[in-house]
Amino acid sequence: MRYAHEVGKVRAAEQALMARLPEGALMRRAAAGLAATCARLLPGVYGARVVLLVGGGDNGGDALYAGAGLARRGASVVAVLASDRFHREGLAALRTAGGRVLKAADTGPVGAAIEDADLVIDGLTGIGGTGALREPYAGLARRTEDIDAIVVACDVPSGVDAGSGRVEGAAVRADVTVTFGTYKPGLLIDPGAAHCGVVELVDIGLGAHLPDPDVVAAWPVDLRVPQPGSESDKYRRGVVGVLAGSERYTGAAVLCVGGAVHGGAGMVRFASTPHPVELVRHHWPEAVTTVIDRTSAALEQVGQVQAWVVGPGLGTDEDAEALVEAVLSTDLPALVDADGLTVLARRRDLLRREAPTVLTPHAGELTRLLGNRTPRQTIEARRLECVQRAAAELSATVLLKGSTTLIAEQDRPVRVNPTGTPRLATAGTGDVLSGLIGALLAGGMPAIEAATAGAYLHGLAGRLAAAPPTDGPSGPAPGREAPISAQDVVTALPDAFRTLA
Ligand SMILES: NC(=O)C1=CN([C@@H]2O[C@H](COP(=O)(O)OP(=O)(O)OC[C@H]3O[C@@H](n4cnc5c(N)ncnc54)[C@H](O)[C@@H]3O)[C@@H](O)[C@H]2O)[C@@H](O)CC1
Ligand SMILES: Nc1ncnc2c1ncn2[C@@H]1O[C@H](COP(=O)(O)OP(=O)(O)O)[C@@H](O)[C@H]1O
Ligand SMILES: [K+]
Repeated sequence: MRYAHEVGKVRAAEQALMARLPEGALMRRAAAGLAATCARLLPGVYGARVVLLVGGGDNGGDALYAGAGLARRGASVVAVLASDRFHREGLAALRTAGGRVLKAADTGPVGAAIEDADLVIDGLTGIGGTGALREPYAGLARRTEDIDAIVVACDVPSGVDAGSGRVEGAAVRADVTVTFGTYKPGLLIDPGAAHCGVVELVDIGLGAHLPDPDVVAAWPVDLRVPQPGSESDKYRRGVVGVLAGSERYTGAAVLCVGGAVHGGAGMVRFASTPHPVELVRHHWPEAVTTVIDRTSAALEQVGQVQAWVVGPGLGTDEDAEALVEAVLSTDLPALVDADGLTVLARRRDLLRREAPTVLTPHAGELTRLLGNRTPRQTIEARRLECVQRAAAELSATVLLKGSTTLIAEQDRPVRVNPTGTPRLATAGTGDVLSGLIGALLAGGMPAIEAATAGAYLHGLAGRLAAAPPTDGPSGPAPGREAPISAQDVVTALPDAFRTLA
């Protein structure tokens, strides 16, 4: 399981552990782990050309000690000092082991050393990095782009904000990130996550000093989607009611019902105006459909359900508002998406309810929900902070879509979805997700579990649809993926579910 702690908690745990250890012992543990990974990545350590990019803090100290370890095993190691400050004992250890030292200002020799290197250790900044990298750090980070060497980031790729994953300027793109004690949120959340390559966690003994995690990556073994048994019938498996589509927007309804039909509910009840109902009946004969007039009394015409999905393609007029209000006035779990969220942005009073509420905004919708005080770009850059704030302010389970979907509920660790592909960034895939999560809610899953499992399965279905069949679920090379449609995601859902069996 991958879990992450806020930077302040990592520092507190390090302090508590360091107080019980001899001076410098913790850094040497970290450096030994880093050196061991580098040694494994190299075809041979003896004679290998290794460059250390060394910042002024303890991240640089780790790199220097790791470099000293590799130099003792016969590697040719060059440290590039980015600052007049540096870790003195670390540098002394490197010199004793036969390492050489350059200053960042020696641009010619530094450039040549990086170009010729077999492996570069990025020790510019770790959890102490703040804001965009300044010079000469930024220039050194840029020098690692498009080189032949393996790039190994120490603790965090420099330029990535460890606490949030924010990247404000130049940042190292690592092949491997060796992180210490626990993951940091920025290693799990884009854009930071996309800079990490493969992340290796080195145990430095922090475990006993760490509190509960702040961020947890969804893990397939923990996703307990409802399984039918011999006693199951369609009602006991859960009935999901979908209120979606309008005379103007019909596709959203078809896709949302598609997600619900493949989400494992015993039955999908769909209600809307005549045109979307006709199309849904055509595409999904399994759904039980009702033509409603869009008033608050409409829900009684639909029949019994165990959970509601409201919003995709609904429109944002007064009728749509009446439907959202009617759903949120029930004591059933409810998911609000798309146009439903636009309605909610002007009727946040509707969120005052006891039953579970799941909101599935993308960054633009979340801007509106938060009263237009936080611009879309800020939400995209500070996804973790914004989804946590939204869950607290809106008293709901909030699933923030985009590159690394996050799911937050107040006083719970934020869930990070590890599946998905940028190929999902195509119209209609969000509608599939809301239908899918609605079906899981109707099956009795708690809101945060339904949202987490839904995001995982949806992302996996996207990958399965986009990837060549031989690549399997866990990692097609992005360049080998094909464009997909939202309907392809629906079609791939059964295969995604089968991976959990
Ligand atoms: N505290 C501990 O006991 C341990 C810390 N460890 C290492 O120590 C790191 C944290 O060390 P520090 O707290 O010294 O912080 P860092 O070394 O991560 O960063 C601080 C240094 O980076 C510079 N800096 C920060 N932001 C910058 C920017 N935007 N542009 C240019 N320079 C910038 C600062 O001036 C300072 O010199 C961890 O990430 C980890 O690698 C490990 O050795 C494990 C044990
Ligand atoms: N860059 C990206 N990488 C991965 N997934 C993405 C990316 N951009 C969007 N997605 C996913 O694609 C889906 C798009 O949903 P949404 O924005 O609601 O589209 P629509 O409203 O057209 O259905 C979401 O599941 C979202 O998480
Ligand atoms: K680093």
